[in-house]
Amino acid sequence: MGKKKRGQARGGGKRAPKKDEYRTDLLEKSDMNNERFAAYYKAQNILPEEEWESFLDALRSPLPTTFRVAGSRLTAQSLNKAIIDTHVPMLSDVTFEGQKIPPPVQLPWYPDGLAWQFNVPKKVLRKSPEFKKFHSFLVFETEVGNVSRSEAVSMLPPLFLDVEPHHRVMDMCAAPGSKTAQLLEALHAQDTLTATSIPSGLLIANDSDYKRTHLLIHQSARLPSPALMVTNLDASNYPSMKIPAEPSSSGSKPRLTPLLFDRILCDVPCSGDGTLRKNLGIWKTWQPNDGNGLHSLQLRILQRAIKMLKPDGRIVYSTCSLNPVENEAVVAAALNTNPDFQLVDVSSSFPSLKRRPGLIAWRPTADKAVKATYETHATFVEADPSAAANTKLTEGHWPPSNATELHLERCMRIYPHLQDSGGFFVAVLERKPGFSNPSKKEKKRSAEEVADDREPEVKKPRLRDDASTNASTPQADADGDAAMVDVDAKAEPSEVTEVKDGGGGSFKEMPYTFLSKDDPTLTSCIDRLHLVPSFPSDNVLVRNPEGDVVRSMYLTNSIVKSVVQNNDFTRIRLTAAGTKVFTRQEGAKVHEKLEDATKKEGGASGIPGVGAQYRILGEGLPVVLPYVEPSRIIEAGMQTLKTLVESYYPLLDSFEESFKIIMEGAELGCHVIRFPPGEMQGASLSHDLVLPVWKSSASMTLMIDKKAKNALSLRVFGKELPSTANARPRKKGESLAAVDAGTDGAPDEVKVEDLRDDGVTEAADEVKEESQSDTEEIVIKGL
Ligand SMILES: C[S@@+](CC[C@H](N)C(=O)[O-])C[C@H]1O[C@@H](n2cnc3c(N)ncnc32)[C@H](O)[C@@H]1O
Repeated sequence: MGKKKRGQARGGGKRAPKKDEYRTDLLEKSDMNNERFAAYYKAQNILPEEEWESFLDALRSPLPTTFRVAGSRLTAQSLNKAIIDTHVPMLSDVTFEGQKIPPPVQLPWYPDGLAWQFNVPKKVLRKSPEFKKFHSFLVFETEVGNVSRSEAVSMLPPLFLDVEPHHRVMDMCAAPGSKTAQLLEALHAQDTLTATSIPSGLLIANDSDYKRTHLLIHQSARLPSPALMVTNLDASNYPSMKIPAEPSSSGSKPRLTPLLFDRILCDVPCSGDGTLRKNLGIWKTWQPNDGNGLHSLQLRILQRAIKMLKPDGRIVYSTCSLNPVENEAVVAAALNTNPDFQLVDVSSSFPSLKRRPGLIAWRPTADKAVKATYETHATFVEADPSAAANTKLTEGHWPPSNATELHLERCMRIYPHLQDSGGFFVAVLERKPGFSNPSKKEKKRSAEEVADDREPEVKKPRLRDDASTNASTPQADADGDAAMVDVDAKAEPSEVTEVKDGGGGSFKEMPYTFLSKDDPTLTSCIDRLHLVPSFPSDNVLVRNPEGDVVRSMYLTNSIVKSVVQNNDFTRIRLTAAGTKVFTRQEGAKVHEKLEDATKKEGGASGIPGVGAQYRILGEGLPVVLPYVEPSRIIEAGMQTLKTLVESYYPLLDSFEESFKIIMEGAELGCHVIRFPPGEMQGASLSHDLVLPVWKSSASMTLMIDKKAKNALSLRVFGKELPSTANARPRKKGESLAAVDAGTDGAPDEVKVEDLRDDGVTEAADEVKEESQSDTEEIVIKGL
């Protein structure tokens, strides 16, 4: 591995060592030592002397696995119940090689008991049948987004942000997105088991690293949201966006006002020494300049957040570093330049979380070997003028003289030995009372200040700090959770035309064009899919300048639409908005038939796409479901579900008679099937499950991808799908029925080029307008 440049951030800087490069079992405990680290943190007096050894011991022990049951609250609770009722009892009596293995336990501080922890060697996960089964369950549920594996401490910042569905939320440094997912879940607190709500709030998830924004998009596809936007900008210089002010009573066109946020998360790039238990490479490389070099970028990001906050808003500043230069020093400097802000005392929130107060005093150094540390900037300059002249250390790296008045003790420090976790830092900032409820006049003034304050980004973010993000890899290496993110990073940047300008590059994203609600393709799609008139067809967009429905349609909520329409996104790099809900179903044979039928019905319009068939995407179904005409939702039983899950293209003849009769009479194309709770030969479905299918003339296809199918099979039927169940690869030009039936069968089967899994590829010309998220996963909302 090359040398790490000082000041380079975890999560955005050079690639962090992959776990296997520093495997715990290959690194002796005696190698987990770094004299500079010990000298520095002893000088900072972060812990009483008597705790030092247990702190180091914890840092040298493997980190427990933690996971969070994700998704909307109702879904989460039902899945959690399955863990409590089925998995924990199964794992409670496991002995491996003579040793009793403890079952998973709930993290006591996480709301509703939805976060879990277990500490089991890999060998046990591989060899104990009970743990192996539990591990498979976790893997599948993670793949479909019902479980999110992330470091325990990394789950904290969103909790302290306290997001509600109407909030406008900004996640300044969001990739790879574990906290974004939590924020989205909070915005979607009103989702039901089968349907996604459309919150009135908004979440902008931003990251300056382009590739990492695609990880973020991929991750958040697991909780599809019309309220999500993803931007790719330098957070320290985030542009001021505009939205229309409240409509005036005179009925005149509303003036534009800056978009301010109720909640802002600054989970900034940091040196990451709180992740030592997982990123063992840090033992070798750690030195104090890692943090010194990041201070100024971290401060600029926090300062920018302060400018974009609503008067009564809240900011959470967090790092996975223990270094006060990246933590208390940043917070103190921001408070001193914004005297209307204060640290919020959150010591009584989440009372079972063990934490220590923020530091009031610390002693920075520019000396790599940590031979000396200094109480004040002045003593540093005096003791070592040449070092002082040659470093970027500023007075702001040191504690300010008013550290006590700033109540820096209200910051939270989490140390690994307190509750067997990683190390972390969290601070919660709000305006002081009196500033949080300004008069109308003050509000207007502060809004104007914000408006004047920044010009929108034009170019690719170029950062002035060494800590900037020039990562060439989208590998998740950011913080605790990051390294555990197990996603395919092949997000398709297909809506982007890259124009290299030689000076850092600039990008042109495909425009976001909202369709008129009378757009003939949209209305024909809505008709064919049998959506009710209340479907928010005002908020449907496509990704091309002409507003042609070439392939996919996305749904946003009203505030996202307003932001998109009132800002210049040829200048502000927006990489995603809303969620994809409909896609054109390719398959010439079907199209010809349908277009013929449309013509016969007098529906031929000559408009591209009007005769075409659209389907509701698996990932979009929970969003669209509340608008599907209830009488069009077909009910089916467990046996039908089993047939659909076990085979890719079951022939209609293979279904139960009652279902077969209904489907034979149904039109070709997309249908929505509801499976009510039920039991069948040991299989059990405890909640409604609603899934999209595609009906061809002779067969049906469940329109969810292989991972979702596997998770579903494991959850409902208690078994993984054998790989043979997933259909053999189709030969070029071969019909799906032929693949499924093993014959050269029905010539009029739909081709599902756009199923996009198991080697089924996209037609090249379709890729151009392909998705913001490269996945078509359904978040299965039932059990
Ligand atoms: C600690 S990680 C964030 C982890 C993320 N919040 C999560 O929970 O998955 C820091 C992120 O900051 C990004 N970053 C670095 N410099 C930035 C900047 N100037 N503006 C915005 N993002 C930046 C990095 O690309 C990295 O993804």
